[in-house]
Amino acid sequence: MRKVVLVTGASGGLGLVLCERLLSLDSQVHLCMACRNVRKGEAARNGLLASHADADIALLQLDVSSVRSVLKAAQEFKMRYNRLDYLYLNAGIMPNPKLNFKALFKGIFSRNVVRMFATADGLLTQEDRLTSDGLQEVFATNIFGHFLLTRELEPVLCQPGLTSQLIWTSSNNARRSAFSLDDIQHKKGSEPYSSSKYASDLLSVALNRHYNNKGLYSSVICPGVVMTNLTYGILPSSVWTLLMPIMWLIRILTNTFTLAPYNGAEALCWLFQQKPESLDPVAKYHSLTSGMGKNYIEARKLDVDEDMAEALYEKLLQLEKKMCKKVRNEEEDISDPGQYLNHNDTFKRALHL
Ligand SMILES: NC(=O)C1=CN([C@@H]2O[C@H](COP(=O)(O)OP(=O)(O)OC[C@H]3O[C@@H](n4cnc5c(N)ncnc54)[C@H](OP(=O)(O)O)[C@@H]3O)[C@@H](O)[C@H]2O)C=CC1
Ligand SMILES: CC(C)CCC[C@@H](C)[C@H]1CC[C@H]2C3=C(CC[C@]12C)[C@@]1(C)CCC(=O)C[C@@H]1CC3
Repeated sequence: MRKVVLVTGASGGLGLVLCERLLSLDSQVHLCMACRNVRKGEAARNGLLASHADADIALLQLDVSSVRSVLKAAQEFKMRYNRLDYLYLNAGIMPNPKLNFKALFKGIFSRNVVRMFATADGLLTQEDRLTSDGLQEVFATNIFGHFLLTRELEPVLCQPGLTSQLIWTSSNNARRSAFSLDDIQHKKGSEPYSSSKYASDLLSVALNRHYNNKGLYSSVICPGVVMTNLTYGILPSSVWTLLMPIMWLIRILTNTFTLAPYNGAEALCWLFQQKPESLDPVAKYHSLTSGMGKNYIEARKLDVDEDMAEALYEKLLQLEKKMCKKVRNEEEDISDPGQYLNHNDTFKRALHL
């Protein structure tokens, strides 16, 4: 049976390279590229068709940070396909990153240097903002939109007698201390990215608990440090040009500097080839590249506890209920112009017109 694969954030970076690698692994796959920018998506699709002329590649317009867009895209997907075998939850943002140079220089001369280069602990802060739905944008994009998408696609993901996989692109930058159950959107802190990536680790564990019995299995991966638009946004491009030789040298020190998106996508591709039942529900699968440029995978235990995962899951369910109700109410208001006439009548009566 030909596999159906949906990839979010497929227009560039890791998502696009993943699509390319999936087509090389399985030319029969039905690939659906979910992109927020249709023009960028079309260009990406055309690029893939240039090297895979017979491939079945579809586009789906999706802005994961928008509740309305997620609901619409999920609806459209369910009309086009009756099954989904792999859902790659890959789109992600790290807006307005600020690098703490003092901590970087201190870290370089400390015993923690390798860990610092792998995780960026204490090195990065971001400036978040609100989406039009009133959610924190990093949380809405990296977590909530993907959670909602998964829930809306449940009928095609959970088909009797079949298994399917959810694959989250998490990060080494996921940090427990950056996340709080009392502030799941990270409204109060300055590390929304770390918080959202830790939340994806927690959520994957909870989803396994709730969905394994329906044939749906969730995993998280870390691509390592990869040079994409997300990382290029951290420093000016001229600085990156100067730093690149040092980045290649650091690869000798730490296997997490995968650098090329092709290498970073290794764990994403590896999971595509695994039996979901054989995967560890509490492991993070890391893409690693040796100093000699060899790619490999390592599974490391997640730093999560089940109760916290469950508590986050419950909070997300509540938020889902609230946001879907809000959006559906807004839609009813728009599709029922009569009520504005009624409001107008009431207004006229009040003025005795
Ligand atoms: N690069 C790295 O070193 C690491 C990356 N990651 C994670 O990998 C994932 C992919 O990032 P990467 O390829 O590096 O970064 P890029 O910025 O290159 O790609 C991000 C992708 O996500 C899409 N995207 C962003 N916001 C939205 C949205 N609201 N709705 C739909 N799509 C959206 C972008 O679309 P558009 O083209 O329209 O901007 C783009 O296709 C992210 O989750 C990131 O956190 C994890 C660890 C390390
Ligand atoms: C060459 C060096 C002297 C200076 C480079 C330092 C930093 C720019 C990088 C050190 C650790 C990196 C890192 C990331 C980005 C680049 C660094 C901060 C990520 C935050 C990118 C996105 C992630 O999800 C995790 C990465 C962790 C490590």
